[in-house]
Amino acid sequence: MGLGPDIVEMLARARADLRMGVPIVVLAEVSVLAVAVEAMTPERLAALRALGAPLELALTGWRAETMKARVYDGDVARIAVPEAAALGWLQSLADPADDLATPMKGPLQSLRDGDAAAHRVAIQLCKAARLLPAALCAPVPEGLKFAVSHSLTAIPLALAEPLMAQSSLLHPVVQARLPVEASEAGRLHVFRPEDGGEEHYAFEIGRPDRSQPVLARLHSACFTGDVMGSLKCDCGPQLRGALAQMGAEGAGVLLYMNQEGRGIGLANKMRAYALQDQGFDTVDANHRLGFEDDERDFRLGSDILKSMGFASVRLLTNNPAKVAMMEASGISVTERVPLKVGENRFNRDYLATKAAKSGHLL
Ligand SMILES: Nc1nc2c(ncn2[C@@H]2O[C@H](COP(=O)(O)OP(=O)(O)OP(=O)(O)O)[C@@H](O)[C@H]2O)c(=O)[nH]1
Ligand SMILES: [Zn+2]
Repeated sequence: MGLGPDIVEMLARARADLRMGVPIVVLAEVSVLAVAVEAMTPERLAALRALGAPLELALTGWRAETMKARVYDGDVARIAVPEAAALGWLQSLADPADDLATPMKGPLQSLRDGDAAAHRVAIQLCKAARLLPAALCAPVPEGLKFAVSHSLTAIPLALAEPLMAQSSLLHPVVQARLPVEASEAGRLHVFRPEDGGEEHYAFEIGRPDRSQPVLARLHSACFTGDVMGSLKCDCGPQLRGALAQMGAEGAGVLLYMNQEGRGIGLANKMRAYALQDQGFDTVDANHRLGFEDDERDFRLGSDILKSMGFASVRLLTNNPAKVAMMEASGISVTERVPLKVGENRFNRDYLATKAAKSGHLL
């Protein structure tokens, strides 16, 4: 590796840029300048306009369908941005907060010609930056020259595309003894991804025999449930229930994955909660925001288990997708151990929706 950043490091920079509202350039046959709508300022919009190129708003298929716009590029739509459009118009297309109050944002003209691959990468990077998946884009001739002259991060499309579908490699950083209420024989292991993303944790209880299936839980971060004691989900009781069972058996491993809000981040999860207060269920709220119903990468969990020396698990979950993904990524699931705790009048509909729409077992 040379002194400069490689493509994985460039992608980490691009995510940071997007969060700051700084444009990036995706280098392709027609290179595309992209800026996250959520982080864009009026000054940046004015600077983009001054380029004189036609502006396009890249949205996911889910969000575009919600807005009744045509989707010509599979999972991505490119909406023509009228010359007089203000930042508020772009924001209202990106963010569904006021959809019900102002349902008519169109007519929206979806673009059909040309390639949407660069726009797709821009949207994926917005998601990875935990922003709303919406990018304002403009074609730029001589993309690399343009990027260099404006000190912008330039991402070659052909190098970025294959990485978007891969999980990052994780490396163990440190582990230390951590006695907890559920067990005095706890150890916390910290894992750091190579791509500059979130760290994930493994909490090991006792000294589980690596040659036997270990009692395991693949838990996704839920600040509201795990920390605040939210009654809107079952995460807190599941977390404590799993630890208690491992403590009682004297062995187990709880993977704590920092994939808040099924991988959309806390800010977007709160947007989803605001939509749920308007009457949408947990799945429809994700779609209306432009996300898949579940954006998590469960492979990271099996990678951690493998690196700790585990090959098979008794998995504490009600989610068959977790079982399937473990198996597909090389960890054998000898038993699914149900984890049904914490139902209350606030989360009853949420749990019923997960059973009806996401395949969770009741
Ligand atoms: N987007 C979104 N995420 C939510 C909502 N409610 C809870 N979550 C997140 O959903 C995830 C739940 O994670 P888990 O409990 O590990 O997974 P699960 O798919 O429910 O499966 P099991 O609990 O193993 O049965 C956490 O990341 C929560 O932050 C919601 O309404 N919208
Ligand atoms: Zn939760």
